[in-house]
Parts: sequence; C-alpha cells; structure tokens
Amino acid sequence: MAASWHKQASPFPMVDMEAAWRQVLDESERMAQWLSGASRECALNECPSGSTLAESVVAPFAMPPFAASVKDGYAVRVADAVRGRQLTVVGRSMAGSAHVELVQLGTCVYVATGAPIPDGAEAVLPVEEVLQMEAEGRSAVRIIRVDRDAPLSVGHEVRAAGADVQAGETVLAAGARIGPSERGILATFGVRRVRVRAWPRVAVLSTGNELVEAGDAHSELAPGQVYDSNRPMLLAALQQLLPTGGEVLDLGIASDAEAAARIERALDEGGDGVQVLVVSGGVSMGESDLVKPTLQRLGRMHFGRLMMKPGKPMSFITSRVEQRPPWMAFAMPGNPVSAAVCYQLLVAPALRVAGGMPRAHALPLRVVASLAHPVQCDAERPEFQRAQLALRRRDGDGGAAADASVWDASCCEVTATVTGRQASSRLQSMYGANALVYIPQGGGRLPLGTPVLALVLHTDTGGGAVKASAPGVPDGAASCC
Ligand SMILES: Nc1nc2c(c(=O)[nH]1)N[C@H]1C(S)=C(S)[C@@H](COP(=O)(O)OP(=O)(O)OC[C@H]3O[C@@H](n4cnc5c(N)ncnc54)[C@H](O)[C@@H]3O)O[C@H]1N2
Ligand code: MOO
Repeated sequence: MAASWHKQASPFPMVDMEAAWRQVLDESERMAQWLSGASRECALNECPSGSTLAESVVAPFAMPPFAASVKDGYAVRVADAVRGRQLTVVGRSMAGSAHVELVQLGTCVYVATGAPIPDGAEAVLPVEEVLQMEAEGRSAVRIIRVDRDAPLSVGHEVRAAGADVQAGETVLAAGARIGPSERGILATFGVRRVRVRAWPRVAVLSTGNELVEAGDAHSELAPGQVYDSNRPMLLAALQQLLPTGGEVLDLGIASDAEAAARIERALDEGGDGVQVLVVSGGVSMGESDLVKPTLQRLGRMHFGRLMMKPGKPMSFITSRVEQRPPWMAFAMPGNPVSAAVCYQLLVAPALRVAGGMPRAHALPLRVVASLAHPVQCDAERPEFQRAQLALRRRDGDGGAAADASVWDASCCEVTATVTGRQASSRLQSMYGANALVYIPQGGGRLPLGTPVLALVLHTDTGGGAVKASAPGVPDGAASCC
C-alpha cells in the first residue's frame, strides 16, 4: 500500500464560553437533582459552614415580634407632643420587659431602644426632645416637659411588629449557602434544625511523566522534570469551596501510562467512585495525551476544546445518561494558568450548582472596568487575562492614579491592571489577581481606558479537608504527609 501524508487535526470543535457554561451547568443541575436524595438534617450549631440549604426557610413569627422603640425616649400619645407640655412618667419599658403600664393622655412611659411600645402609646419622643428635672437621677424621672416644635406623627421612632420580616415570609431560599449572615438569620428566628444538601465527592489527579511531588524532602528534580503545582493549587481551591467537613480526594500523580487505569478506577469503584473528577495534563495533541480518549470511552464528551485562552484543550465529559451513579470529569490542560483559569470559570461554578446553589450565583460576577494600560489582543482566541481591579481617581489627562480615599463616585472608576506576562505557564500571573478580564479576539491593541468586562474571582470560605487517595486507589499514588 502506498504511504500517504496526513495532517493531524483535533477532532473536537471549539465551543465558546457561553455554550460551555450552558452544558456544564445543565449537567451540574442534573447531578444536583441526583444528590438531592442524600440531603440531611442537622442542628443549626453543627451545620457545616458553606453548606447549601435543601429547603427554603420561612419566618415562623414576625420580626420584630412586637412594636419596638427605635430610640431611647418616651412613649407618648401624639396629641401630647406640644412644646412645654408636662407628662407624668408612669413606667419604664426596658429590653426584655413583658408588661408595661398603659399610656394615656398626659402620661408617658420611658422606653429603651428595642423595648416594647406600651399599649396606648402612638409614638416615641427621643430623650433629646424632652426636658427633665436637673436634680433627678436618670431612673427616677417622674415628670418630663416636651421640648419639640414639629408635630409628632403616629408611629414616629416605632418599629412596627413585622416591619423587618412578616410571619410566613421566606427568609432564606433553597440553595442559599450558609455563611455568617445566613447563620445569623437562622438564629434570629430560633431555627434549631435545617436540611442541607449533599455535595458531590470530588477528586484531583495530575498526569504527566515529568511531574514530581512538591514539598517532599526526597524529591529532587532530574533533567526534564517539574514539580506538580496544579494539584496543590486545585486541592487548596477545593478545600475553600467545599463546606466544612467536605472532603476532596487527592489521587496523586499518575504517569502518562498509568493515567487511563487510574481515571477508570476513580470513576468506577463499584458505584463508590468519585462524582467529580478534576484531572490536569495530557489533553492536547501529543502522542501520550490519553486522558481525553479514556474519558470519551467511559462516558459522553460534551466538548473537547474551548474557544478561549488559556485553556483551549479543556474538555468536559460526563457519565452516559443511563449510568448510575452519575459523574462529571473536567480534563484540564496541564499548563498551570490554564488549569487555574478553567477551574475558576468552569469547575467551581459546576460544583456550586451540583451542591445546590442556583446557577446565577455560581458564576463569577461580571463588572465593567477600564484598562489601566494598553493590551494586545490574541488574533485567534478571546483571552481571559489575569488582572487586579482597583478603584482609581480619574486624573486630569485621562489616566488613573491610585487613591484609596476616594468617596465621590463621579470622579473615580474601576481600572484593570494586568498581572504581567500572560503566558499559560506563568502561575505568577494569578498572584494578586482578583479578576479575569475578557479581551476579545482580534489582531489589534486595546488602548488605555478601553472598557472591558472583568469576571470577579470568588472568595470561597468553606472549610473542606484533603483526604489522601480514594478507596481502591493504591496508597503510593497519593501524596503523603
Ligand atoms: N500541536 C499542538 N500542541 C498543543 C496545542 C495544540 O493545539 N496543538 N495546544 C496547546 C495548549 S493551548 C495547551 S494549554 C497545552 C495543554 O497541554 P496538555 O494538557 O497536554 O498538558 P501537558 O502537555 O501535560 O503539559 C503542558 C505543560 O504544563 C506542565 N504541567 C502539566 N501538568 C502540570 C502540573 N500538574 N504541574 C505543573 N506543571 C504541569 C507540563 O510540564 C508542560 O510544560 O498544549 C499545547 N500544545
Ligand atoms: O490554551 Mo493554552 O491553555 O494556550 O495555554
């Protein structure tokens, strides 16, 4: 047979970010649905930080539960609020008071901030608007004289019962992530137990013959070797993302030859495998890049390349529809920045949704910023450049000068400063970055001041833990500590 020349081309079309988000988040919602059967109830004080509510929480009573004073003052009838009128103080309503005297014309009751408004009273005169006898101690005041000209309206300085929240109102929606404010809201209503969602089991694997465990006292780099930086980075990010008590499995480093077996084993532990696999390296066009074909054989390939930089070979594969339990795999490029950017844009949002959060809250917030310097566009792909957003004062000639003391919105703007050289191998470009700025594809150069979309990097504050190796994966595969 005559030999023929052929050109190697990727069989995977490049999908854009919107399409990728759609596919990833659709699949994540499917996983969330599957996991919803595993939600569990926990006592509020033991409920893991960062977990998501499986059900909405409804206020069992109004807040405040009683009409309360907004100020320290005197509860009065509005007709008595006439300059010079003297009122007899018939009682005191302090925080925690249960019963207080009735307020009638010519009388008043001292009320502390937050204390119940006595029956008969219509409004509160703050202490600054009354006169009291010089000689009387604060708690012995018997008579006050009104020191105010403006008429008092009914409800003045009174927080009506239910003014903040009505009984039966939804105070936290299903999918809310329990952080400090949410915990406070639950405590406000005396909620004792909540139902929280199960998050998927996640595992991280690095692949590549050149990789050496970082931080190991015995690991010296031989020529051609590099330390594995993706796994420590991804494990740390996942620890922050997962609720307290959640575990991320560390599957260690697999050589190119071991990768296929390791992946297969992680996903299929007799139904006890991981539900989300985050694997990096070995996804481009090289002879030993076998991660994609392996995952494609095991499941359904949704996309095999992305129209973006960095992260072009990023691939998303899930279990086939009929497979149970379901899994999702993110096969990320080995270049460390590509892995970091793909994690932020796809893996973290997917996990948030799989963990029960609504998709609108799972994606990075987009804001408009103006470039603090010119930026060269990539001719072939839109690029997510790492950048630092800052509030700057616009100076006279249209440039920007750092100024932390700006409070006038009309004279300042948010600027984006790219974090140095944007090579996908240079992880320093993530250092100090608080956003990814979207630089559209094109041959040209965007001038200083060009408005760009900036995707603000989430600061997750969960408290997951790393567990070395997955069940059934040889111990030697995991990093040890
Ligand atoms: N002929 C083509 N070659 C490449 C293409 C292409 O379209 N055609 N795409 C390039 C792009 S874009 C990317 S991104 C990379 C991705 O390559 P792989 O995912 O196969 O990654 P590796 O080859 O395994 O590694 C790339 C690079 O990153 C280093 N690396 C890998 N893993 C780690 C790790 N865990 N920690 C630190 N560093 C890691 C590795 O040593 C390489 O230097 O492909 C291009 N090639
Ligand atoms: O897309 Mo690759 O991630 O350019 O480096």
